[in-house]
Amino acid sequence: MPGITTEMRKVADNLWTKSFNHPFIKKLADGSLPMDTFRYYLKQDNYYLKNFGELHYKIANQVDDEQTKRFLIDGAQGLNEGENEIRREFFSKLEITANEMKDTPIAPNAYSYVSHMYHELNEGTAARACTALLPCYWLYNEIGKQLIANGSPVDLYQQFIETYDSPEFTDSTNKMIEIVDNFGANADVNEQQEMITAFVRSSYYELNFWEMAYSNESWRA
Ligand SMILES: Cc1ncc(CN)c(N)n1
Repeated sequence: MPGITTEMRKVADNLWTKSFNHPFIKKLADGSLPMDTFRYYLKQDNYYLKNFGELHYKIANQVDDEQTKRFLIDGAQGLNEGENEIRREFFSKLEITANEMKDTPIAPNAYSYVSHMYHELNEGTAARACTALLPCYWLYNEIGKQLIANGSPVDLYQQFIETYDSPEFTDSTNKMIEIVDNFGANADVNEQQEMITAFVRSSYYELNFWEMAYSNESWRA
């Protein structure tokens, strides 16, 4: 019997298709994405990834299953050695300094996405919080797999694509899908619905993360 993630993926399909076709992704692939737009994305994503890593530890503290706990802790450490390491390289190449970071306000969508993930943990459950993290793995893995066929003519963008198509990232994605399926199998109908909602909301914020960078979103009206 298919797990709850099959249903989640189906319910969020429209949002995912819009992510696949977002101009940020299309232009990343053909190399025409302005580097300033990518820079903006990286700075906001730094805030996102920092909280995403911390959430792994916080959720790990709330789960009993030893394997899930281990995956979440290893995932946070792997994030630091993998994705974050590549980001440090990007920061250095694009001369994004600590001062520039300090002076960069967190944009509305990045703020809302992170707040949503904390909400799912603090006001919800470990199952809902894990589900809120899942699109971060799964959507990027699907994008990486789609884009790797043709790659990007811009080195930095190509490196970005390769990160999310890597065997390590694919393994982590599959493991996270398994974890959420296990949570779903042990949840009652109400909790299952809350999990699906958490997944759809994260998928919405993922789509709007591209838009946020593409439109240079700010708090100004
Ligand atoms: C917003 C966001 N979502 C997902 C990922 C992939 N870990 C990311 N770096 N940033």
